Amino acid sequence: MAIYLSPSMLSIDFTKVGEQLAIVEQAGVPYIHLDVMDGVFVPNISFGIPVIKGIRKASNMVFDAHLMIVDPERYVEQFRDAGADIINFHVEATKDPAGCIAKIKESGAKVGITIKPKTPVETIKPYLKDVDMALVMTVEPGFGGQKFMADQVPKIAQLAAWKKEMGLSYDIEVDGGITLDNVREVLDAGANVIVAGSAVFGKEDIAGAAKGFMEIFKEYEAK
Ligand SMILES: O=C(CO)[C@@H](O)[C@H](O)COP(=O)(O)O
Repeated sequence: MAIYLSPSMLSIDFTKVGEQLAIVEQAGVPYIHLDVMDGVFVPNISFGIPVIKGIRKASNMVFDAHLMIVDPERYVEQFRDAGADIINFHVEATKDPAGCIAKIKESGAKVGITIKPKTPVETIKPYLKDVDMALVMTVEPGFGGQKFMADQVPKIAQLAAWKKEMGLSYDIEVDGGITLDNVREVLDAGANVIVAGSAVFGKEDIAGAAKGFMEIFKEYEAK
């Protein structure tokens, strides 16, 4: 199974966005994770549609948008038009997850459904047949650089088991506190899209850090 690195732009140096995006893209990183925060769903505000539209011109990476906003269905078309290839929404953020999935599909983007640490994984089971990705948060969403919550790993294993049982093919993405030291734990459980913010953009050698993850992925892909 192919495994993808999705560095989180939350940890990028915003005085050097174009430069640092080019560094990861040239290192062969396939995705960029775009953490959109509204100050309501999470206690932080990051960036939104105009920033994504701007960087779209500077990058051919897959834009993996993670909407940490309430009622995400309101903005699906704008994020798609800005250049999002994957739109992840939080199941906790909408009264109508099925409607939100339909809207994202209609926009032509891939659909991701996301759960916070306190949300049981069973909450998203009814929607798995309709999504391209399930995203497990391994920190409370809102900030980069937090400590990995190892107690969330069984959710990844459960999603991997359901995927097999139901004959589905959704990606399993993991986000929060991932480092070179703990990434094997989530890969062993069945994750195949790995978000890393401070462990990539927070490092002096950004390309080297990204390559460090991708070397580990190669081991798993060869298994
Ligand atoms: O969505 C979030 C935080 O809400 C994440 O994408 C983090 O920004 C990842 O950063 P690290 O934990 O890897 O530093």
